Amino acid sequence: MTSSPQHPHAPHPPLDAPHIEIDGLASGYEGQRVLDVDRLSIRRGEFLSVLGPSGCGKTTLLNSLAGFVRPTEGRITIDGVDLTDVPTHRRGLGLVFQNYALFPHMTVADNVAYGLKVRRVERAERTERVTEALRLVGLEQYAARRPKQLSGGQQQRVAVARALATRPAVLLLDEPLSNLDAKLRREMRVELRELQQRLGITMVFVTHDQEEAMSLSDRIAVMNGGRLEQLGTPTEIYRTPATRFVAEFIGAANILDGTGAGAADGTTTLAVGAARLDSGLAGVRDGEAVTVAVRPERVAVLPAGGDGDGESGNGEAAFPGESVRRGSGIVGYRAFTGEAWQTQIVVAEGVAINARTAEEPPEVGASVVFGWAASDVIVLERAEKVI
Ligand SMILES: Nc1ncnc2c1ncn2[C@@H]1O[C@H](COP(=O)(O)OP(=O)(O)OP(=O)(O)O)[C@@H](O)[C@H]1O
Repeated sequence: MTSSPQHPHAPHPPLDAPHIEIDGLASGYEGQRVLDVDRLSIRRGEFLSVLGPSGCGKTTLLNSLAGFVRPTEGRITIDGVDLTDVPTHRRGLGLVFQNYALFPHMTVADNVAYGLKVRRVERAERTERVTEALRLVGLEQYAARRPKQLSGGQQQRVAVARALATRPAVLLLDEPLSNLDAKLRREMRVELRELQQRLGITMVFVTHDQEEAMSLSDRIAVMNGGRLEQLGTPTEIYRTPATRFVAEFIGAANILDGTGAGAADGTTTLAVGAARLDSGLAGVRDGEAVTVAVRPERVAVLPAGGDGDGESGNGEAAFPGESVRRGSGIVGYRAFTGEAWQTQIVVAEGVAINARTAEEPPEVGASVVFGWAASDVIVLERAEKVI
């Protein structure tokens, strides 16, 4: 009753076919529920990252898939086969964990062969598969070395080769790059992604690093407090975060909790603390509570004055593109980070807007106007408030 493992050189299967399905899954430890996932369908050949802060249940989800943790409710299927009573080694999975240590006394080849020996794959086939797996990760010439004679990145590739040698249909990876330095991590990301695409293998990749998830994934499952907060492509998650948590966890965001306070030029003025901002939203009723987010890189900053408020009309600086003036303030802080300028604009006491711009902003203390396009406004919550 196992799903048939996929050969590494099999042609790419259709991307949208469901491969792994999770339904009403609850898992926990010692009677305490730490995971509660209603539904998660992972497509065949997909690179899915499971992303969330420490303790949100990522590893528990992966361990439930692997069979190390037995769910208390719900079910997981691979290719329609219910895994409830299928032991780990029959699930057609490859596993690569952060601390999935290699055996130090064995050669690289023996490490890669280990899982095959356990599965009683006969010698000739074993040799062929080890060579193939080492070739896939570019380490054929290191077969006779011992792990300590390899760099951290090479050791991690051996761990990947060991997992691939069993020709799994699904590869589960739990923070596999977190022991590597930043440069190596970036290189390994590219390698992993290429390998995954070449083999057409389904990968479930656990990370707490949003940049890693964004750069690797077909889709990201964002988790919070044991629940699935949002499932979507990197662009969907970034551009249309479903919740405040997702907006704050993925990238930076100006989150404005406001209430409708009149309208001008078709867009609603929001009272945000002591500040009044032209929100860019239409039709918010007076007193209606709304929470919106605007990404700092969508905020344009111009010096106030000259033409009055930075809008064109007399040949002076105008907001770029579709941006229009939303409010004014004083530069409270600015810093050059190498790629961009970060500017904090103090709008009123306790209310600030953060901008990230390529152009140098005015000095600290200067009066500025800021703007964004109506399409840059992300509505996170909008509830009628009785007035
Ligand atoms: N073996 C265990 N026994 C009891 N509680 C556990 C066990 N493993 C994890 N937990 C708890 O379950 C919750 C989820 O843990 P899990 O390891 O799945 O989170 P995570 O998102 O992978 O975190 P991290 O990024 O820190 O690895 C946490 O509150 C954790 O303390």
